[in-house]
Amino acid sequence: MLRSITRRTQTMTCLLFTRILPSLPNTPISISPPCYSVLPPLGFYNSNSRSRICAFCSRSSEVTPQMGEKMVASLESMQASESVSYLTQKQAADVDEELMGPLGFSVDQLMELAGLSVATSIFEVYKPSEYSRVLAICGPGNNGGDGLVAARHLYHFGYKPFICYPKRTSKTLYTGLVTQLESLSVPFIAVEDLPSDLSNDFDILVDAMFGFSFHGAPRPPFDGLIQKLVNLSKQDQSRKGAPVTVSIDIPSGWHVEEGDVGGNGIKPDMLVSLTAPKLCAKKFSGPHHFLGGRFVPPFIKDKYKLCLPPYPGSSMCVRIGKPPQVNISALRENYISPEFLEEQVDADPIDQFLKWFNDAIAAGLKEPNAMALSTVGKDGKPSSRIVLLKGVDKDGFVWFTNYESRKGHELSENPHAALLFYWDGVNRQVRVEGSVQKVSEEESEQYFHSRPRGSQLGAIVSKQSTVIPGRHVLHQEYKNLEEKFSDGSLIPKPEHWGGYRLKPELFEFWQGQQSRLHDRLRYSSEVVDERLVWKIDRLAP
Ligand SMILES: NC(=O)C1=CN([C@@H]2O[C@H](COP(=O)(O)OP(=O)(O)OC[C@H]3O[C@@H](n4cnc5c(N)ncnc54)[C@H](OP(=O)(O)O)[C@@H]3O)[C@@H](O)[C@H]2O)[C@@H](O)CC1
Ligand SMILES: Cc1cc2nc3c(=O)[nH]c(=O)nc-3n(C[C@H](O)[C@H](O)[C@H](O)COP(=O)(O)O)c2cc1C
Ligand SMILES: Cc1ncc(COP(=O)(O)O)c(C=O)c1O
Ligand SMILES: [K+]
Repeated sequence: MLRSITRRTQTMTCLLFTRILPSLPNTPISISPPCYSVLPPLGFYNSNSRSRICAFCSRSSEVTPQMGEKMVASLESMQASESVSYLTQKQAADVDEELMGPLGFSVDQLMELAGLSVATSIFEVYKPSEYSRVLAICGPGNNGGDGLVAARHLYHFGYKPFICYPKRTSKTLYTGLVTQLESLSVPFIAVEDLPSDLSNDFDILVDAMFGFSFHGAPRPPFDGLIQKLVNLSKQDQSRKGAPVTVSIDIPSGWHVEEGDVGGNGIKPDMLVSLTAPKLCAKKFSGPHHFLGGRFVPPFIKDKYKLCLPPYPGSSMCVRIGKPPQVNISALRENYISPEFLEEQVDADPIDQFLKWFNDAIAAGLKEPNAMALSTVGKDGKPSSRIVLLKGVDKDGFVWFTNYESRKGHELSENPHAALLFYWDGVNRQVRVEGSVQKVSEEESEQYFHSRPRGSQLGAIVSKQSTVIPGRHVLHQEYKNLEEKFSDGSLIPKPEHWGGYRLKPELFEFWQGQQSRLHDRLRYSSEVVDERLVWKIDRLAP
């Protein structure tokens, strides 16, 4: 029986998964969802650990499948952030007063959110697997408080924080923050006990000395501490293992509006602006500018005419400023996966496929049924595109399309094709090759009418793969059809729209492993005694 894989809303099954899965260890599992018509809850389970080599600094870091989703949202935010507005020193102080006066916020609340934003921004770029040792240098005011809060969150994110907090205040908010850190056994280091060169003992230096109330020239001991950060930025930053500097709100020592006036100030790698960037942030030229403080009410936005980017999803921070420079040649993943052995695999490749498909579903991957379909027409030139798998069983792999499209023509000339699944986040790829036939009209009819009505109209409108003069023709035709079928009557399936089924002759299951020594198990079909049998071979990676 064809198992139909359709996009539907989440069911109780998802709730069940959400409860069970977080308690599972980080080993692969195989879950058989009772039905494929279940969308997995996003972001709850990563069956394999995986590391990514950072293209900025060549260090490796953990990657989760959820990052892809977040990245899309961040891209939208980045586009919107190009016209972000900046605050003067006075405006920053006024906003502060307004928030904590008529708008009813307490300083504790804002500091907690600010510190959390800083910690999440750091986590976005510098993963604790590579940047574990964090020194937060905290000043006497609220900027210092943000640093203390950030350090606590970083501790819970898996970092090892240290604090240098030379000018403490006796206010209960601050003594509380210190007690919280001490209860986590976070070490406090006196200025005189800090190494003269900070580069060997720490991976991240959080500059939480001064925020928007800074004025004049830094007084001791902060002048010396700032100098230590300046010295660091003069070192060879491309050196492997060199620490990075993250400034909270203002790079300490910089003029709040003019920036690094003498040019001898600190050069942070990351700036986390809070509430809205201050004018000096225009002079920030480091690779990572983030905005934090997701608490600005519309009243403040309107009053100060603030143009702020939207925060993606439930994130506490958003990247702003220019997109980071990426060294393409340094972009690479180091795959770490559990063993994939001949003894463990199913004798039937379809069963093995379903097992891996279920893993991809359980891992919360987006559209695990998206597959590259490669066809070759009579000219012998291959072409590939993504289509959605809509069913799989012993008879083969099914997708739906326009029979008059390029792929349709190529398949009519040469009924052989290859499918490719790539499941990022579980380090797996599956290749399937075989011969292709159209599915029955009945099967196509049935599937066509299961689609959202908009997509049914879309299939009529789109003469797929033909040249059109502009989007407007699609919209006009769509509008006409929408009107025609506004009474809810049956939308007839175009004759040239339907499904294909690939009957597999060859499979390859690939799983990424360290040092590029990946697993590759190939299933090839043979007929023995008039029975189809599958031979399994391991291929060199
Ligand atoms: N809504 C918001 O906006 C939010 C703001 N938040 C955070 O608050 C920050 C602003 O905090 P803030 O006002 O306490 O000032 P901040 O800059 O930390 O330091 C003032 C201290 O530094 C001292 N000092 C000044 N100059 C000096 C010098 N040259 N050399 C030596 N010392 C100097 C000054 O002493 P004074 O000179 O006044 O005697 C005072 O003790 C802001 O940037 C953000 O991080 C978030 O927590 C929440 C949301
Ligand atoms: C995620 C994704 C899923 C897609 N699914 C389908 C599909 O199921 N059927 C389809 O005809 N086109 C699908 N497309 C569009 C195809 O990639 C392609 O643009 C279209 O089929 C025309 O290809 P052709 O000119 O090579 O025939 C999908 C594209 C993406 C990115
Ligand atoms: C052109 C086209 N046809 C068909 C599909 C499959 O869509 P559905 O899941 O609605 O069948 C897609 C999906 O992206 C598509 O782009
Ligand atoms: K700072």
